[in-house]
Amino acid sequence: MLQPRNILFRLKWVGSRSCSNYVSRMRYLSRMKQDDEVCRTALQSGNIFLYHQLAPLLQRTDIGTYQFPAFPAEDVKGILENLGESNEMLWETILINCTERNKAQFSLDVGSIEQAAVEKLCGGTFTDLRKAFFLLRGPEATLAARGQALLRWHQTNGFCSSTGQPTQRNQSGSQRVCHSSGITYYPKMSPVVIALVSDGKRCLLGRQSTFPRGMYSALAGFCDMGETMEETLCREIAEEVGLEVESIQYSGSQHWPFPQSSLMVACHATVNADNTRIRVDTVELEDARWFSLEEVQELLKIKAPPRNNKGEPPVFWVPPRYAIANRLIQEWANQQQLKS
Ligand SMILES: NC(=O)C1=CN([C@@H]2O[C@H](COP(=O)(O)OP(=O)(O)OC[C@H]3O[C@@H](n4cnc5c(N)ncnc54)[C@H](OP(=O)(O)O)[C@@H]3O)[C@@H](O)[C@H]2O)C=CC1
Ligand SMILES: [Mg+2]
Repeated sequence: MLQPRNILFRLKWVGSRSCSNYVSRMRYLSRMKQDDEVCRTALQSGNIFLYHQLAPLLQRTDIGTYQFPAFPAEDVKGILENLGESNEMLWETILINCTERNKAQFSLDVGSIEQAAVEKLCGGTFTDLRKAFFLLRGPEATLAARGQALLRWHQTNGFCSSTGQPTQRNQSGSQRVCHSSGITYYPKMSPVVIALVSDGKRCLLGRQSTFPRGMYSALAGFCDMGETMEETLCREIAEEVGLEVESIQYSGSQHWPFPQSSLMVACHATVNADNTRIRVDTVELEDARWFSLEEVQELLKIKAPPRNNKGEPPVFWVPPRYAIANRLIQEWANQQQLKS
């Protein structure tokens, strides 16, 4: 297999660092992770995002938009008391971030309490995260995903895989320890590479049989143990569509909470224009095809999943804006337009 000739890393976005207290904020977060007492103190005046069986609580605003509300810890205490629950539940919160004013932010799953009762008291609705991604603006969606991912990790890592004994979390929830074996477990995510393949004029999109009807996306795959990101990309493209990648350009990355936590590393990849015959691995993909700039521009106009009635030919569409696949496709279209 050809090795990529041109691996260009273009760092376009390195997090929101507009605020001058970025360093102090990061150090405060780090202290809260390391020191249970610091975290407990922060919790008293912190803000809490609520979840019910991993579904975040959303509120509809007066103008019909949606928000992911943070409740002061004191208010959550009041809500728990009102519902006859113990305040002890507050210690189950997981640290997820802190605001620019150094207010700690936590997530809490109240899944053991009746859902409707909490919704009534909080004036909101627990909403499936996929749907929430459509309803929230970017930063709120990211926070909702991070909170859910951490809660899920704690809910599924209660026991040591070596001894079978229960693991104990620290106050922030940044780790769990098995005191019997001494093993420390950290929240885990799987690295995934997602690539938009181009032959210089067209881009390649594929679909798995499990995708919603008509949806095509960039190709993605999990990294195998010991692989570099570039090796994963070349292997996945070879496996799924039988093409050899010649060059790779880094675009960006995204935490992806579905179905478990992944770190999506997004790249543009180029194949030789003289060797573009697609041979789809039908175990992995239902279909893959080349799309012209004009076709891609039409796909990008569709902002929400279209009505795709069975029996009628499907309307093609691409993942929505919150997915990094959309950004890759948008970037490719912009670049092609500049070229033409
Ligand atoms: N944010 C975005 O824009 C997009 C995100 N994605 C995400 O990318 C991820 C990877 O894409 P996909 O094409 O499915 O990946 P792959 O092409 O690697 O195929 C998935 C298969 O890989 C195997 N596998 C290997 N390692 C893992 C692991 N750590 N976790 C789960 N399965 C693993 C499983 O096979 P087996 O079950 O046989 O063991 C699984 O069914 C998916 O989670 C998908 O949701 C995809 C497209 C767009
Ligand atoms: Mg794949």
